[in-house]
Amino acid sequence: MSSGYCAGSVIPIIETVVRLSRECRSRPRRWLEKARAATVADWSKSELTGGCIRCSAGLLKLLKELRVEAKIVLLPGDGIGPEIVAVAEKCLGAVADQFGHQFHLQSALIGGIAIDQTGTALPDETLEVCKAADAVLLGAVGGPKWDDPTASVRPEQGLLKIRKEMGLYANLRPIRTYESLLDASPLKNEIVRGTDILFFRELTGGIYFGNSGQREENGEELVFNEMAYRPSEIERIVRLAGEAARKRREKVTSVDKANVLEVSRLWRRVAASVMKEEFSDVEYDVVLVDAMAMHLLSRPRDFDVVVTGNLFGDILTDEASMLTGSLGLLPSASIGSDGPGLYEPIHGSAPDIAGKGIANPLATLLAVAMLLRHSLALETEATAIENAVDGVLEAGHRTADLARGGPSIGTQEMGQLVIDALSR
Ligand SMILES: NC(=O)C1=CN([C@@H]2O[C@H](COP(=O)(O)OP(=O)(O)OC[C@H]3O[C@@H](n4cnc5c(N)ncnc54)[C@H](O)[C@@H]3O)[C@@H](O)[C@H]2O)C=CC1
Ligand SMILES: CC(C)CC(=O)C(=O)O
Ligand SMILES: [Mg+2]
Repeated sequence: MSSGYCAGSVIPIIETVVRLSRECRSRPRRWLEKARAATVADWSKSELTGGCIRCSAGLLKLLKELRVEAKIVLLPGDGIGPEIVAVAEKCLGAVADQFGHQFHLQSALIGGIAIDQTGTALPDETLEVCKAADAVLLGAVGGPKWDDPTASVRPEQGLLKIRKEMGLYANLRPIRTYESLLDASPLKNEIVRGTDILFFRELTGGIYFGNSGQREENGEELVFNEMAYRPSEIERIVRLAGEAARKRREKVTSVDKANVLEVSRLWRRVAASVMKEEFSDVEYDVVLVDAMAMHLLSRPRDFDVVVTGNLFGDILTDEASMLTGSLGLLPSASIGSDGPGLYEPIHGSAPDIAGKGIANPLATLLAVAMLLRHSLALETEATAIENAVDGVLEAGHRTADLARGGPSIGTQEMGQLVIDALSR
């Protein structure tokens, strides 16, 4: 880095790098990347004034070209999981080759396959390697083989546990329609065109994590699941939603069921307070979840950032997938305050098409793009994947879920087209 550059330019960079390397001691593989992002940002804010223009420009270029070394854990899981993660693995390899990065990929067990091999849906070893990684990519878990309602262990428990144990409280689910796919949606073009919503689904609280149990009452079995939230759990996700809205169209919609549920009244009170006190510049409204299910299909363009609880977010985003044309198109990022993020398509293991080689791999490839952007700060690489997906769809290639009975291609073929488009 030093040769040919004057000290005035080099010193601020070295200082930034050293400071960040100290701050990031717990995550040694990330510090250089953080240093790069911070220094580039500092520079663009003209905070580093010591360097001459030639050296500053040269060093900035150098920093942008730094190679990244990262450890990524792959959790293929069940059903179509292994098929779509195989495509993602190939794509990560292509990105590494093209941009000169080194991604150390390691696979681990989760879900039904983990139950079969170890008796538990999330082996300790899996959790350990995931916590030690820079990022995690998941396929999907579950399937009829493990669906016995009396079973004591279920694949889905593995997913809930990894989210909780890794502190991944925010699930970002972008819903964006593609001009080339408007006809794939069962809704009218004029309704879905231009939809661009970012859901923030709370991921480690609510009814999926509340107390549950059963008892006998009046001679009859009674089973319950409790939906509970603490103010702190609501505050942090609403804060993330507010911050995201500032970088988008500056609007947050909070979705609840406050006309019926006590827990939703807490949600509404806390969300309103965070928005008023910290984001008074951002437009804010609230919608009841049942009405939201309808508004999403009648006026989706009116929404920018939507923040909601675990259960409502799960259901509304599967519904919203129909705006884009297929569940097979939607990626997600699960993030916490610190540590690695977990990236996955929003769909499940699709047992009805598993093993047929026809699953749409685009949601998973777009999840790879989110991984590169959010966990590795590789914006250019993330955008390259998103542009490649756009290009392949614009060229008319369709997997069966998007083909509406017309000609279609398989999982691997679709994946390869995206990978080929990356280098163009
Ligand atoms: N994150 C996860 O691992 C999730 C797991 N599940 C589990 O998945 C299993 C199946 O659940 P379902 O209710 O059937 O939901 P699902 O999301 O697996 O499938 C719903 C429908 O969408 C289709 N589909 C889903 N992904 C697709 C893709 N990439 N390409 C083409 N078509 C696709 C399926 O073929 C099916 O017709 C269950 O065991 C469930 O618990 C469900 C949701 C999330
Ligand atoms: C535990 C999962 C199966 C819940 C779900 O459907 C999801 O996260 O999308
Ligand atoms: Mg779901």
